[in-house]
Amino acid sequence: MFEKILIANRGEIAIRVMRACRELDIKSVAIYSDADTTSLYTNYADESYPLGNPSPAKSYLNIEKIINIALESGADAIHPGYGFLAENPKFGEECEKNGIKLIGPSGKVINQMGDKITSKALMKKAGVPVIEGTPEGITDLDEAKEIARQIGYPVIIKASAGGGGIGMRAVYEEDELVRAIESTQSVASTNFGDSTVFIEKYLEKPRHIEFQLLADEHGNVIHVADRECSIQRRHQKLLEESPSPIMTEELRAKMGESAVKAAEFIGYSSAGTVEFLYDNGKYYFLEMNTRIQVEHPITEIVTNTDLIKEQIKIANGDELNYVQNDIQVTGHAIECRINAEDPLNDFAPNPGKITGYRSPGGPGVRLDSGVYMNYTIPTFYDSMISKLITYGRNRNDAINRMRRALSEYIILGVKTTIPFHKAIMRNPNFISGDLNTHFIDQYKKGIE
Ligand SMILES: Nc1ncc2cc(-c3cccc4ccccc34)c(N3CC[C@@H](N)C3)nc2n1
Ligand SMILES: [Ca+2]
Repeated sequence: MFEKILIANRGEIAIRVMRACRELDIKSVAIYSDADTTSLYTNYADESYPLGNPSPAKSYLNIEKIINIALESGADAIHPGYGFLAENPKFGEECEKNGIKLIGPSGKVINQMGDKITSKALMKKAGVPVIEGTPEGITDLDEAKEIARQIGYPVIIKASAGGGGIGMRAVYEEDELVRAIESTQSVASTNFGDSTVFIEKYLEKPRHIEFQLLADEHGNVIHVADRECSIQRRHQKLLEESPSPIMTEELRAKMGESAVKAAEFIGYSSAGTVEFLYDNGKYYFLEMNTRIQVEHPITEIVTNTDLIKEQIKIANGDELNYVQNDIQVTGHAIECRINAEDPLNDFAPNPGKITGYRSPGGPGVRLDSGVYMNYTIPTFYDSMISKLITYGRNRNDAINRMRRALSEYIILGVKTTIPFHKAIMRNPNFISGDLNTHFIDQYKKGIE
C-alpha cells in the first residue's frame, strides 16, 4: 500500500482525502498557495509544502511545481480531488514519467471522455442509449440543415470539446440554425481551441440523473447507485440528492447496467460518474466524469461506502471489495452546496472574513467544511466553502433535517447560499420531487 499521498487540491475535498488517508494509515502531504497559508485543510496533513503565487495557473494547476513537491516529499501517489488537474491528461502523463501513481483513470480514458463526439460514439458501440444526432462534427451547413430536419426541431448545437454547459445552443426553427452553428463554433474555438460542433435532438425538460461507478484495474466494475442533480444554475450544481425521487429498483438496474457497460467497454478504472438525461421514461448517455465529484458524500451515506478509500485501494492494485449485490440503497440523502455567494445578487461571489461561525449537527447531519471562525475566504478560488448533507429513513426525513440543519448553520461576515437552500426546502415543487434541469429558471421568483 502507498506510504504517502500528496493531495493536489485545497478546501473541503483536501480534508476529505486526508481523512481517508489517515483511516488507511497513509501519510498525507498538503500543498498550499500564499492565499491558503491559513486554510483549514493544511492542519489535517502530516506535512505541507508552499506553492507560492496564489493564481491557480501558478499554484494548483502548476504540474511541474506539484510533481517536484511530490518527489521532494517522497509521495508515492497523488490524489487530484475534483476541478484543477483532476481531468487533465497531461498531469497523468507527467506523474507516470516520474513514477508517481495518479489516483484516477488512465490518461487515455480521460482524453476519450473529454471529447463529446468520441464519448458518444464509444457509448453507442457499448450499447448505451445516446441522444439522436450527428455522429460526427458538422462540416457542411446544408447537410446540417437536412439532418436537423430529419431529427426534428428543437435541436441543440453542442461543442465536442465543451464542458460545463459552455458552447451549447438550442435551436427551435430552421432559420436560426446557421447562426446558432456559427456562434457555437466561435464560442468553442475561443473556449476550447476546438470549433467542432455537433447536433442532437433537444430534450426540453429532462432530469439530470447520474450513476456513481467503481472499477478496479482488473476489469471489475460496479455501480454505486444514482444521484439526482437537476437543480443547477448556469451549469453549476447547487443541490443534489440520492436516490433520485423517481428511481425504482428496475430503473436503477437498467440505468446501472448501462453505466457499468460503458465503463467496461472503455476499460475504466477508479471512481467515475456516468451522467444521463432522463426524459419521460427514457434515459440517454450525456457525459462521463473521470474524477470523484463534489456530491459523492450522498452516495457514501445511502450505500454505506467510502468512495475515496476505494479509489486509493483501486490505485494500489487491489480488487474491488464489493460485488454489485453488496450495493443496497438505504434511506435518503440531500447535499446543499454552501457557497460564499450572494443569492440576491445573481450569486456573485462574496469572499471575506468569517466573523461568526456555528456548525450544524445532531441526528442525520454531515458537514464537509473547509472553513472556520475568523477564516478569511480567499478571492482566487471557487466559492464553495462547505457541503451540508442530511439524511434520514426517507426523503421527507432528509428534507426536515436539512431545514433544521440550515437553521442551525450560522455564518456571519459573508453572504452565503444558505437562505437560497432554505427557500428550496420550502418550495412545493422541490418537495413534490417534480424536478428538471430548468427548475431554477422556472421557480427563481419563488426562491429569491
Ligand atoms: N440533447 C440535449 N437536450 C437537452 C440538454 C440539456 C442540457 C442541460 C442544460 C441546462 C442545464 C442542465 C442541467 C443538467 C443536465 C443537463 C442540462 C444538456 N447539457 C449538456 C452539458 C450539460 N452540462 C448540460 N444537454 C442537453 N442535451
Ligand atoms: Ca459533466
